[in-house]
Amino acid sequence: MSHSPSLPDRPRLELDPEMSEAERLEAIRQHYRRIVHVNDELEDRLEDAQGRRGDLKADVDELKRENEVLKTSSLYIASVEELTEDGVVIKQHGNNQEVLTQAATRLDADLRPGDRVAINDSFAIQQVLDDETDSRAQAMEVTESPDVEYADIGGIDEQIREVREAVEDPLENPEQFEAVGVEPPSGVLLHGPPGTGKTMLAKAVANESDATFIKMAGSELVRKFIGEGSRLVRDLFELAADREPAVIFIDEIDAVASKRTDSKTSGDAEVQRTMMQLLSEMDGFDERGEIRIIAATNRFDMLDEAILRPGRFDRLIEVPEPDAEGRERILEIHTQEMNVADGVDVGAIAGDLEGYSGADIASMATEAGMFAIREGRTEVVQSDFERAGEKLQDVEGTDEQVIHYQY
Ligand SMILES: Nc1ncnc2c1ncn2[C@@H]1O[C@H](COP(=O)(O)OP(=O)(O)OP(=O)(O)O)[C@@H](O)[C@H]1O
Repeated sequence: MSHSPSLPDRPRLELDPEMSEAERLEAIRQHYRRIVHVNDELEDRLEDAQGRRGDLKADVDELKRENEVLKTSSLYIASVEELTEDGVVIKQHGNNQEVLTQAATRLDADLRPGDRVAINDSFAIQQVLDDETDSRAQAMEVTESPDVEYADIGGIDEQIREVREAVEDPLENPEQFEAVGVEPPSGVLLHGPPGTGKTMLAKAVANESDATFIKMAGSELVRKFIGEGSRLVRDLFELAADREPAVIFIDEIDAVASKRTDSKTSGDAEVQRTMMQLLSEMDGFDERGEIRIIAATNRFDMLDEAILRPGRFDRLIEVPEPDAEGRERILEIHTQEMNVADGVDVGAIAGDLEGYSGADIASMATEAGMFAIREGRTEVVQSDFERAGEKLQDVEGTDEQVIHYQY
């Protein structure tokens, strides 16, 4: 091992055979003192070196931090609009200014329209932003196994049967569809008034077919920056492919798929782009494996026909307001866990609730419980339900939005 020249020499013990016992002892003592001295000196140096190492490390850390700041502080965010032969068209966030620019060569192959990118002062693309670094993931609700079962849904047995056939069967028995030689429906569209159980139905079918439930609200798709809607759609399908078997549920699909009389405004063009992306994802759906897609709307009349073509949302299922029998079943479901007094006539209560949705009935059951609590009772009686029904009717009568209880 070679030592740095500045290090002290290793002391040597030299004993002469001619030496007397006392001389040898003295020589050894001296040697020992020299060793101790060299040792002390080396320890001092080690301490110095460690001190310097600490200082240098602090310098390095400082430089790293500065480097990070330099790398990131001057970058702006933009979205990739288009890849052309002449370069990349980007649109800056904030001022929406469009610029034709270039990307660092290493990024060339990775860029896709809709990507969020970081650009420098001269608009050159420096970085493609990570999925995790933005709000996209937050726009989706992902549940491994939603806690809704078919038995929790009342009054729409026929709709449950149809959804099972279109979603659950192809997920569970793809071979059967292959053997018979038919394609399962591409997408299922649930339409009907608010609060009738469309979301529940989508959750239940995901749960009962052991599929991941991925929900995206249509309104989320249109609220984002330019280019983000179509990117979100792509992410949605990518996520589903990672998590298959999966059920994609797009609520309020009308937000991205409405007929438009005038699509010249830029907002509309953006919504249109998002819808086109959705359609193209659905068109390439056959190869996607175990993913089913369900959408829901309260505004069926508003939908653009393009999304209803074969191969897209080609299984339409109407989820209507419940009839008397349905309302009775829904009321039974929502009072199952409640301490309801003997003799309460659920059928008669449900009979009076003409025009109530499942969500209204759920709210009413909770409200009836609140009446009992207010009066210090532990049992819910017939009149509690009647008063709750009247109260809800009053609220609806004022044309105000019905307040649904969250529980
Ligand atoms: N058919 C039903 N059976 C039992 N409960 C129901 C039914 N329909 C609605 N509910 C109750 O109302 C709540 C809201 O229902 P859900 O979200 O499924 O309605 P939706 O049709 O998706 O409404 P929206 O169109 O407003 O999104 C449910 O959590 C449930 O408590």
